[in-house]
Amino acid sequence: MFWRRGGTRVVGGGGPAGTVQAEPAPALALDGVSRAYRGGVTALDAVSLRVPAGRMVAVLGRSGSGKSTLLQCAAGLDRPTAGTVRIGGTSLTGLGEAALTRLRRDRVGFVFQSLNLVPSLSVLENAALPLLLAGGPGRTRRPAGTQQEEAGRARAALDAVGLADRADDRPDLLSGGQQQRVAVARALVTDPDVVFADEPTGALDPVTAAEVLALLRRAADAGRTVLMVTHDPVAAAWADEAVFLHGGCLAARMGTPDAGEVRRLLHELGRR
Ligand SMILES: Nc1ncnc2c1ncn2[C@@H]1O[C@H](COP(=O)(O)OP(=O)(O)OP(=O)(O)O)[C@@H](O)[C@H]1O
Repeated sequence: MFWRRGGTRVVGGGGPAGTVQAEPAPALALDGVSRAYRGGVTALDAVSLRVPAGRMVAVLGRSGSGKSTLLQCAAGLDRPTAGTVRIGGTSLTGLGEAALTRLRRDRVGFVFQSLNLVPSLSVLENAALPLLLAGGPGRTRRPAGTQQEEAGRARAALDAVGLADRADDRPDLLSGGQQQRVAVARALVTDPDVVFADEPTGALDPVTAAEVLALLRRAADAGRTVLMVTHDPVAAAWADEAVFLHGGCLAARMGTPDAGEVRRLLHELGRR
């Protein structure tokens, strides 16, 4: 069910002789992104980061280093005060609120630390929520075929996280880890380009956390881009790359992160 969007952009002259194969546009690109607040706090300071499709990147740093601000700006939930963010080649800078909402809904998935499933809806309805919201307010009478298709996609997403048999349950009957797996299914149901995860395992025990991380890893292996904020060096080791923030700046990058190395670098940054 997973597939890659985008591809190779062709630039240059018309015929084969003048055609130049460019690098594929990164699924997520931040260029000189800053976020300053009134009162003089610079939460993010000229951060540039390019993440190709199919890559999982962990964002680490001490408390207050700007991790959540980075994720919020990258996901179009907050507007940078300088710099540009592009998702799948689309710049978020010039987009109005409606277009930004559409882009978030169609091309981005979210997993947060707090599970925020809707308790009055079934597990299946929770997984289908982004599809139900896609029609906007007033979309109360959808054709039966559409409803069936949406339910089918939500079931497939639940199946992918191993919870198809819990589709009709209310979320509060599920364990914390199972609820987080529903949140992952919900994030993937629209087949997004980029999945943003903010401390997705922060409330989970190590075994359950590993189950959720394996799902995010699988999503990346299937071509999605995953940007995950975490405090946990073990969680970071599931990523292809770890990036470290310090005082709002990109302080270090580590390919194929190892939990011990990540811990050591975090310790070193903490002493600066
Ligand atoms: N709305 C705001 N107004 C003013 N300052 C803010 C605001 N939001 C965040 N900050 C400041 O920006 C800096 C970065 O905050 P941010 O939440 O991004 O850090 P973080 O690395 O995610 O921290 P944590 O690990 O504790 O969640 C902090 O100094 C914080 O106090």
